[in-house]
Amino acid sequence: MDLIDCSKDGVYTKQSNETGKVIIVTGANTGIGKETVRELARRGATVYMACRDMEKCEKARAEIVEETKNQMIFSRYLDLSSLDSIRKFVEEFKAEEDKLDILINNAGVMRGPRKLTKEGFEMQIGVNHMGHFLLTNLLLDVIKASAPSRIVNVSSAVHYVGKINTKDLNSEKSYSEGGAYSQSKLANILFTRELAKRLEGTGVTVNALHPGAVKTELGRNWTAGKLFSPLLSPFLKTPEGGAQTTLYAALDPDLEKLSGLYFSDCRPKEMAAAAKDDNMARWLWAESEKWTGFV
Ligand SMILES: NC(=O)C1=CN([C@@H]2O[C@H](COP(=O)(O)OP(=O)(O)OC[C@H]3O[C@@H](n4cnc5c(N)ncnc54)[C@H](OP(=O)(O)O)[C@@H]3O)[C@@H](O)[C@H]2O)C=CC1
Ligand SMILES: CC1=C(/C=C/C(C)=C/C=C/C(C)=C/C=O)C(C)(C)CCC1
Repeated sequence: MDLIDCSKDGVYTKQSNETGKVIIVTGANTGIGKETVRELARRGATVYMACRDMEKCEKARAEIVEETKNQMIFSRYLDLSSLDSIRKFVEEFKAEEDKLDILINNAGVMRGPRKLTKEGFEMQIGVNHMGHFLLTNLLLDVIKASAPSRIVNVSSAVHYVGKINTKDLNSEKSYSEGGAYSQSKLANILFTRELAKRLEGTGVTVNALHPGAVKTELGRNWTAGKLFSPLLSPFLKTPEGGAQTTLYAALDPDLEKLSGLYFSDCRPKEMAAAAKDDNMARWLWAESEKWTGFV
């Protein structure tokens, strides 16, 4: 395996032509998602940008098409805080395409006062985990039919401090904005590992990653983050730098058969012990089926 280091300003350097590949990126209108789409567009892929704000999505799409001259970039409505919206997105996608080579579950929300999704899920576990759980499962038939294919889950290093609160997954008894975020990012990896097991032998891989600490809009609801942002800023990656580990997970030929792993700075990295808890992964899967109605 050729080792790439994309810490600091390093980039995923392996060149490739992705013409003909169909890729979905969630949360594609800004930040890491937008830069991921930009590079995939440069490499010729057909990319569906899944966004909840169509004005921002269309603006980002137009900019990327203008820059890359790739016309196969599409903006589509997806609100991960609504199960109906997820089902509708998948229905419409399947009417347009009969294959999906790469699904990139990138969208995310961080911190802020407790808010609820349409179905009453706490927003961070709801969007970051439950929404992507349903989206992925609804798309699995086309992903399997497109094997070799990949699923990439954008998690975070905060999963190292994350705990799954089995007694109060929805933060109803007590809510901590940081705790709910790190719980959702640990959930991303538990989901990755359980799904990897279920996909053994199908030719579909699923991996999770930490993009680095990146200067994006993610901190918009984070009061302390905003306060200290001038101090933090020099240590943060650019959104382009933040997209590199996602590109590595999505494209690197060396990863063709590797599944259930966690990456950081374009390399495999040891995940937290809590992320390797198989019983918890099964519990979370069963709970997610109940919450989303997907069995
Ligand atoms: N930035 C960082 O330092 C780190 C980021 N991450 C992870 O990286 C991923 C990308 O975040 P980043 O680019 O930094 O953050 P941004 O806030 O810049 O982008 C997040 C994207 O998710 C979208 N989104 C939020 N809620 C929903 C929803 N209900 N339905 C559909 N899309 C939604 C946003 O849309 P809109 O613009 O409309 O709000 C936006 O496009 C996240 O999963 C995050 O947890 C992990 C570790 C560190
Ligand atoms: C620089 C900067 C910000 C900081 C964002 C940061 C520091 C985000 C870090 C997120 C992490 C580490 C997430 C982990 O999962 C703000 C607040 C948006 C305001 C504008 C400038």
